[in-house]
Amino acid sequence: MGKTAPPTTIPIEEFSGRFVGQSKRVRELLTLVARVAKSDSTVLITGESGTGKERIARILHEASPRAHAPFVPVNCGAIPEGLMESELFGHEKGAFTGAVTGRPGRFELANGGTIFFDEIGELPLPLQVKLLRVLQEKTYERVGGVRVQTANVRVLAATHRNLEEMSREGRFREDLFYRLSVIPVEIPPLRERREDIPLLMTFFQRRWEEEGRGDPVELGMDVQKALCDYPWPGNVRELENVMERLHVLYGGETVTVDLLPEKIRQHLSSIPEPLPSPMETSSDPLPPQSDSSPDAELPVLLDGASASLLPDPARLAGSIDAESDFSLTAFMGDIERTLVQKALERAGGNRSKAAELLGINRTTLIEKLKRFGIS
Ligand SMILES: Nc1ncnc2c1ncn2[C@@H]1O[C@H](COP(=O)(O)OP(=O)(O)OP(=O)(O)O)[C@@H](O)[C@H]1O
Repeated sequence: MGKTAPPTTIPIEEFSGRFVGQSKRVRELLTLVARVAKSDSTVLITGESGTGKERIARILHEASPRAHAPFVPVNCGAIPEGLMESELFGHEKGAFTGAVTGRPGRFELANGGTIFFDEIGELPLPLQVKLLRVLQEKTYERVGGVRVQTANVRVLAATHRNLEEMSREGRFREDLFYRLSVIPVEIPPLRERREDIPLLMTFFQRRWEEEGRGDPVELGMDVQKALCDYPWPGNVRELENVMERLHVLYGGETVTVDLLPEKIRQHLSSIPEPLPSPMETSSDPLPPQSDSSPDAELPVLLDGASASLLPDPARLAGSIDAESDFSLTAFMGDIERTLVQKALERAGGNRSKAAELLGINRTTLIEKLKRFGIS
């Protein structure tokens, strides 16, 4: 009696171990993925570069009834246009100069499984027509061949581009776009799910250790905060690379802020410390100069003879126009730096006096000077 092979699909509970994240957005994403995995529908995965589109595609395959068969990725941006057709559909012997033997294409290799078109927005228009035909008719021919082959594959696609906009501009076929996006799955950028950053950091630390690559790094609170505050334009891939770099350089040690990559330190120095609320500043004289007081960290608006140090808010607002960079963080950082510089000038380079003018203690001022690179 022939036994059927047990399904090798991954149980739904394991999804969170494969796609790290506990934020609401990730939980919603994984719930959708769990539902979609069971179907045979075409899925279009969208998201910025490095958000985990390919990872989600693999999970979709591994949790599907096709998990026992191959998962075949096709990077549409990496295959030269002239070779694409034979890469996808294969070719017969003698189909073109150099085709000394016949060769199966990726559709054939994926038979029974899943084919994943990464960067589908890069697929040349003539190939888009051919892919549409496969999706509609489930058939294709090898290049130079006459025999019609049946495509028994599930199609997944991913892109960081806006395909709808591309189809409006005539750069992507609208009919293919609709055919691909039967089920759209969007992966949010890391900066919109910051709660996942600490989990990912721990995940990469554990993985380093589990792979026997050495002792993991320890991350101090200030380093963890800096990594959580950073906007991660390269998303999880960038975080993964930073963690690898820290492990290679400082495995087993405690990483301090000064050891973080330049980009992250630069971002950190552009974050202004919180300003006091008007209630705190309206009538109070200079704050106590004690390091232990949290208020000692806050710049205090100056009164009387020192008031001219402060930029006039109306004048500042007037200098902002439609072309301006509206980043509040960068703007506040600029103001803080200017104030510090002016205070130092006013105090004739005397740091204690400048600190007093700014209403912060001397140690805080010295930290700020270092951060802003003011000598
Ligand atoms: N949630 C996650 N948990 C664990 N690792 C992740 C997660 N998301 C992404 N990664 C890892 O980050 C890296 C980038 O992910 P992936 O290649 O899937 O991104 P992508 O969106 O397909 O990128 P691109 O658009 O540049 O092709 C991979 O090494 C992947 O394993």
